Amino acid sequence: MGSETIPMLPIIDFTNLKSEGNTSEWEAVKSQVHNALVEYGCFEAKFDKIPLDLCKDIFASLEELFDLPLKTKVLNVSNKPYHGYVGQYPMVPLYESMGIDDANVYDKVENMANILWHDGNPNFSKTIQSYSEQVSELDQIIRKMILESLGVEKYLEEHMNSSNYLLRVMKYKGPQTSETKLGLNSHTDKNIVTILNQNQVEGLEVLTKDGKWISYKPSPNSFVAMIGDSLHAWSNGRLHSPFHRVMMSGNEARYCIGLFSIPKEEDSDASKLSTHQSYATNLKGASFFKQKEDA
Ligand SMILES: O=C(O)CCC(=O)C(=O)O
Ligand SMILES: [Fe+2]
Repeated sequence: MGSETIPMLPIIDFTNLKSEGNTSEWEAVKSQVHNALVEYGCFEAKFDKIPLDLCKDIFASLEELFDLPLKTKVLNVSNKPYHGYVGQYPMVPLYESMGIDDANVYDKVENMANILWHDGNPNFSKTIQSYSEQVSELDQIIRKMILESLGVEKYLEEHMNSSNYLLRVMKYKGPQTSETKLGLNSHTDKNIVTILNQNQVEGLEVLTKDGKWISYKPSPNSFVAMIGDSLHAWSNGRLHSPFHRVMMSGNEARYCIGLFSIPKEEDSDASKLSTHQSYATNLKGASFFKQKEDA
């Protein structure tokens, strides 16, 4: 009788990366990134550049935001589907989320805070903006490594200048049962790269190419970096864009924060649909986008 190995996401350590380009450390990490993205489309990044206080503050800010009354949260509207408030869907009753466009720019976050709180909320705005700015550094390191490993680094500047950041914050209520309940449908992301960070409550699962669900175990200084369909297409399919979902059990709420790099073309239909079209369709229940069998 053989013991079955539990599949895990590759873990890549960015904590010792002091300089960019041409060092043996950079090259070693770059090759791990490339291999992980070809095989899994996703990896766990160890990244310790976010100060501990900011890590605590960000989850306190998320709680403060989701504790607002529903009639206030729905004021966060956007002309792009799923960039505003999303929630109260019968298919995923545990889930709600809020989008903040250009969250690395203070004024943009402040505009949103002014809508949700009478006198604004400078603490909230500062926390969201500085978190987004610091995590965008990890996104930029990863995207530089990707372009270098595909041999197209000459397009790096153009590539970076043609993307924006959307921050989405998410809350999944605990289902108050030991039975596992769906938190978020299986989907692929539509954007370029997604960087997720979460509290201690597990739930994220990523599908491997051979059809096994990997459960992600969160730990301090850990982020999940994931390829979206835009980069999958841009790399001519070399980089995998994995299906993933959230499964919840127990009493505790799961808070998660995702920084999504998205293509810039502001007015094109593609950009309007770019980020969350797949589970948008799922949430509406109209059709199940490339649904995977639940394992
Ligand atoms: O909550 C998570 O960990 C995943 C969220 C997600 O997949 C998304 O927002 O696209
Ligand atoms: Fe996703």
